[in-house]
Amino acid sequence: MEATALTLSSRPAAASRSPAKGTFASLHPRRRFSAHAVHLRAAQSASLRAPSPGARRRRRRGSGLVVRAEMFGQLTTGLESAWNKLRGVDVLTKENIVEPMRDIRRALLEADVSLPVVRRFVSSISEKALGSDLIRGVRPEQQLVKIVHDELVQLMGGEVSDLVFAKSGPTVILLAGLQGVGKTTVCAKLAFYLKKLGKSCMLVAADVYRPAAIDQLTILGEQVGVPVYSERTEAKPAQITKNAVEEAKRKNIDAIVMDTAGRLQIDKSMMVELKEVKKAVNPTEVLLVVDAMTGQEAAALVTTFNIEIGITGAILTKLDGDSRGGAALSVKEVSGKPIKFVGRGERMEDLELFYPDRMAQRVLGMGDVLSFVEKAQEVMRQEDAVELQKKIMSAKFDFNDFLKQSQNVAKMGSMSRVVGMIPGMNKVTPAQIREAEKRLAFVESMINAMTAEEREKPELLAESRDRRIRVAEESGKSEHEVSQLVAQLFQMRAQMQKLMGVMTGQEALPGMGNLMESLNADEKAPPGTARRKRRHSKTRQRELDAVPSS
Ligand SMILES: Nc1nc2c(ncn2[C@@H]2O[C@H](COP(=O)(O)OP(=O)(O)OP(=O)(O)O)[C@@H](O)[C@H]2O)c(=O)[nH]1
Repeated sequence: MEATALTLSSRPAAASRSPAKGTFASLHPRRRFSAHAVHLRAAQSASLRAPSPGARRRRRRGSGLVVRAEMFGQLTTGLESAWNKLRGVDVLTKENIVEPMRDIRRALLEADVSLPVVRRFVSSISEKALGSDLIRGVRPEQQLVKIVHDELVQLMGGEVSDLVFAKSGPTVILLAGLQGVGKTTVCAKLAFYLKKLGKSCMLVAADVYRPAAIDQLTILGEQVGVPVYSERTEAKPAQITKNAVEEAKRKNIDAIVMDTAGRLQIDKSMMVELKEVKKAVNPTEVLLVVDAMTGQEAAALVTTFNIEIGITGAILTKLDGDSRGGAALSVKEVSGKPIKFVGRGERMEDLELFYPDRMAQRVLGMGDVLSFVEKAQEVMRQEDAVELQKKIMSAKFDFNDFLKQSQNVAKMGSMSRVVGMIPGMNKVTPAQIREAEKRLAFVESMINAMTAEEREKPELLAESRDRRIRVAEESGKSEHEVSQLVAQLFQMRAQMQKLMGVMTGQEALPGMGNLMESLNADEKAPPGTARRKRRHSKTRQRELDAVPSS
């Protein structure tokens, strides 16, 4: 069974195009990273921005259809060059991670993540990469993908940050944000989301400066089947929202979503107004709606609003557009406030909870590699491997180890999707894995019927027919089947000792194939292997004969 290096090719097609030299530079000219000073201007201009040249090109290529830009495509491609630099290396060292770290740094900066965030991120992953233990069967570049993934998840807040509901009375959700970021649309989307949760909901039109915004909310309310509370432009927002809460209480409504006025940029009167509304209704959630296309500037806006009025989180809209990812990656780290929802389109159902882990997977575009590394970590913990090695060396591989190893094989096997990616298992078919799983259930029942002493000293079973008969009766199997299992264990001991040389080397998951073979030893041989099977059975019969009976 040869160990084959895993190819990192599971990312989506759009991201798999090799980047043309200079693509980054032409699409995204060098950015200035002057956080707060420019954020308002950028937020304003970006939300009104025409499609980028890249987006226009992609649309043209779509032969009339609008081909959506792969979200974070540039970032994914940028990071990919980091993994590629590690192809062929055996272990992560201070020297060989310099180049990949430079690529990661550049990819994040190009994605419009702020410089201090990038610095902290890169320093943390470098530290982890050098301090990480080698996981048997996992290539260094795969290990780095996993480290970057975990760090991205942390960067984006770790856990999903769900909506908080009021313990008594209606839950009040106050939305704030600059003009055109998608606030009114989010109001209706949230109402739609809340309705799906089984909550009754009411929308409140508190933008008293733009009658058109009130009309828009009324139409959207009708669309999602939710009442809209409005006093048109006749009262102050604090009064309207207060009256709306009273109305909701009277009508026993579970949740209220309030649309407030946006401005082209932050101004004092907007902040004062929001503070007044906040004081009047004591909201459960104050969420700032920001446009993902504004990148790191969105993070700066969240910080400013939080300092000024105190918010509970952010909603990131337009992630379906040409977003480069900077906003999603920076908001939590820069502002300390979580992203609670993301908007991915104009339809009512295009609002989702923000899951940092799913987002990190999208950024990396390597779901399969990540699950593989996780599984390998889980299954092949180094301590276990060392422990097993010791047992094999002292010929003490017993039924407990046998069971553990068989379970590991089945565990790895149950991920049939990644089976082809597991070095050393690339020639094992899903059908064989299913067989191995069946076989596991079969041997498990026999091992469970053994005493603790018998499991640790298989010789006891080899020497005593009475014991084998007892195990057979207790497990509902035949005596012959128990004898076969005992013979198989001794056969595996011998095989594993032979494999010791490989085990100590860098080869991936050594012996996995042999384990699979052993587990499948009694299953039907694939077509064309009759002779091998006959030879194999003869050998096995000789081994069985060697098992002493009493
Ligand atoms: N593609 C996309 N478009 C969105 C998304 N959210 C909102 N929009 C669009 O963005 C535009 C502006 O949305 P509005 O809800 O009117 O924005 P607003 O913040 O309420 O704007 P004002 O009422 O002017 O303050 C509309 O055309 C929406 O359909 C999103 O997640 N993806």
